Amino acid sequence: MRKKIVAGNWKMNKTSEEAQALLSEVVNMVNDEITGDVEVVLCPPSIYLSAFRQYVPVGGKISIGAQNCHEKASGAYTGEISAPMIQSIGVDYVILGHSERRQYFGETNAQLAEKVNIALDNGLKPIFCCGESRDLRENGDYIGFVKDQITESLFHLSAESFANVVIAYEPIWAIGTGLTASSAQAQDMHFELRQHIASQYGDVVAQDTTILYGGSANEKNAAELFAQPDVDGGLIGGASLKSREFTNVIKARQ
Ligand SMILES: O=C(CO)COP(=O)(O)O
Repeated sequence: MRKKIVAGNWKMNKTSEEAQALLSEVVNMVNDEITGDVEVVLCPPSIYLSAFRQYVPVGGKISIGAQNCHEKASGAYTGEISAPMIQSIGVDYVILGHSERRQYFGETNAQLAEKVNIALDNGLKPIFCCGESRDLRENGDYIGFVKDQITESLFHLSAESFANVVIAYEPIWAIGTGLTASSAQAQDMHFELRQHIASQYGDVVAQDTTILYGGSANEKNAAELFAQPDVDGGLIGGASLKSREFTNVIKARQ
């Protein structure tokens, strides 16, 4: 059975005080209002991971995720954080290959394959992001492009390892733009990606893979997106920075 997940990617937002306030609001609302079997993953800036881990009980409805890790375990990489460090403070997930990291930090599919490996080797579950640009959506083989991202960064994994990966389809043209993919566009791509996973790992693994949608998802469009058979949840940016709205998105998934 695949998991339903709603993850909040806070990106580079919130001071310490603001982060603590938002965290406590989200924790209270989730505890009071969420009764279903949806897993909530909070991905704050890395500087707050340790405090979040201490505040959020292990094994509850809320898990903690990092937004990135380096592909090496340790060494002279000033400013970076490693998968063993993230694991050592009890974090559960790590977002890898977000389009902002691909765009601004030049991350490649091959490098992401290494990041996926070191995350899995250290017991972290990757939330692997993929998605096409607007230009590709309008003029190119955008489905092939997204399938290639998955092939090149994930298909070297054994089926056993792949089972720990969550996929997040985030069309770049929908991120932070207010332009959500329609529920039909999201479903079409998620269906294609599940077929692609089946071609490598078989139907059982493909059916068990959690595929999240991300890109201007909010309390207004979440229910329709999550009603699609291949959309298992969301990776939420802007709307995860407001406790009431984020909780409403989670409610739409439970
Ligand atoms: O990039 C995203 C989540 O990782 C989506 O961001 P928005 O929800 O702000 O469009």
